[in-house]
Amino acid sequence: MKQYVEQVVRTVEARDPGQAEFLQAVKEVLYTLIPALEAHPEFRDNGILERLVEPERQIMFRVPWEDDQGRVHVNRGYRIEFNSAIGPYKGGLRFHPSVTPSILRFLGFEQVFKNALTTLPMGGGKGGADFDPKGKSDREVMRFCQSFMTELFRHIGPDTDVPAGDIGVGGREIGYMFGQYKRLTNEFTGVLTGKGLGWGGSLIRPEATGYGSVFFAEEMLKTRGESFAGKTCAVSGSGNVAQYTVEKLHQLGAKVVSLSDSNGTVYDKDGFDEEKLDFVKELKNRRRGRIKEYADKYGAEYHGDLRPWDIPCDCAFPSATQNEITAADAETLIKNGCRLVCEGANMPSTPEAIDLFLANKVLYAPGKASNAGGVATSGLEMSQNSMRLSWGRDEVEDRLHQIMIKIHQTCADTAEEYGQPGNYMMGANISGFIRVAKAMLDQGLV
Ligand SMILES: NC(=O)C1=CN([C@@H]2O[C@H](COP(=O)(O)OP(=O)(O)OC[C@H]3O[C@@H](n4cnc5c(N)ncnc54)[C@H](OP(=O)(O)O)[C@@H]3O)[C@@H](O)[C@H]2O)C=CC1
Ligand SMILES: O=C(O)CCC(=O)C(=O)O
Repeated sequence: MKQYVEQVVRTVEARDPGQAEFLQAVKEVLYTLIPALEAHPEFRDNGILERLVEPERQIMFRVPWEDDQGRVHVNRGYRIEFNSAIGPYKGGLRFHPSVTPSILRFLGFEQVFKNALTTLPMGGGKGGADFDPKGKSDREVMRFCQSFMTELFRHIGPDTDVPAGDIGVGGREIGYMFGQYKRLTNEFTGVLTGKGLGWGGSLIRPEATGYGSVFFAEEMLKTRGESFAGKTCAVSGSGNVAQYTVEKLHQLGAKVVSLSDSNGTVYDKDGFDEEKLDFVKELKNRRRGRIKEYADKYGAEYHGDLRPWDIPCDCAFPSATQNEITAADAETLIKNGCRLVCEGANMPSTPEAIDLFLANKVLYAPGKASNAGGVATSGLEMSQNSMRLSWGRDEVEDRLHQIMIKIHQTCADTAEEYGQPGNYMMGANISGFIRVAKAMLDQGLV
């Protein structure tokens, strides 16, 4: 079976040369599936892997827009509709200058398994543009979003493909895109998630990825008879996922000592409390400033060259971007006594870092399991939109919590069943894969 997997990996390498992130994600998943493929030879016989690594559809388009000075700019927009075996394509949109087909294909590929783990009926997709919202006025962002949606609208729909936010796409951008979709189609539908609460959004969706990640980590700690009370945690990023990771960790009695952005890291030895976190939310979500301002206001340390992983911690929550924990970072974390790494971001640990975590018995949660709370709550937003009603805050948070407990249990049980207890990466990959593969088999050669 290893040879079969190697052959599929070689096909991807040959077909998509230079797509390093996509290849990294494919290898990480495929090699852990070998025991499941041995138990289910029908998957190989029906070319499931060959079909899984090829997106069902990829859309690439021009996004022209005008800045406040009347100058014309052209960005490139994408939507990768990866797999619809278990539901409409579902996954976020990323606006960041680093966006390439490789990045979006790795994200779309991961999303397929993540969405399967939620047990909700959602296929996987991802999209975005190489547009940089930083430093742009609200009007410029609005014109960009309207232009982006002017092409994207014909490819999406509440039963076809339901995008949401990701890096650089939050409530503001979803609002502008939703407005343009409505204008073009004359329909008010749940075509996007992460909508504003006053117009179809779900309570707890903004909090969901961060809260969900902490709920997953809490379950991992319980397997060792531990809780967050008194634990020191390092968090990277300072956007949506990071903010609500800090909020839930603080509620559960942990001390969070770091946040970061692409310019540097803040180290607050006293920890972030509610008031400090409110400042971060205002700074990042409204004023769209740099995290350094936090250090200036609260007298915390700020270092352009320090990484959150250099700070001694019990638990680490990478919540910024892919490949932000290298092998050297993993070594530092382990040396400093870190016993849990829970990925809020997608693929933040390099393969070498993951190997080190597993070899050193660090509790390691792969993003596709631990950050699935965001898309799961998007699924709950879709349900509420279909039913034309809104659930209360406690109801949505409780559903999210239950989903995360279940994902944890599924990953743990599957890892044990396939002979590697405690290997959540293997458990997540196999259980997500089996759900998708079975649906693909049922639906014939499509
Ligand atoms: N939002 C969601 O619901 C979900 C998000 N995720 C994943 O979580 C991660 C964070 O997303 P989210 O919080 O929504 O995004 P945001 O745009 O809200 O925040 C991203 C944060 O990460 C930092 N960052 C981004 N790119 C880099 C980089 N190349 N190097 C260093 N720092 C960087 C940003 O800093 P700066 O401002 O300087 O760019 C910012 O602090 C991503 O990996 C995303 O795919 C996963 C599941 C769901
Ligand atoms: O809420 C969603 O649809 C997608 C969230 C997302 O982009 C992710 O899980 O990486």
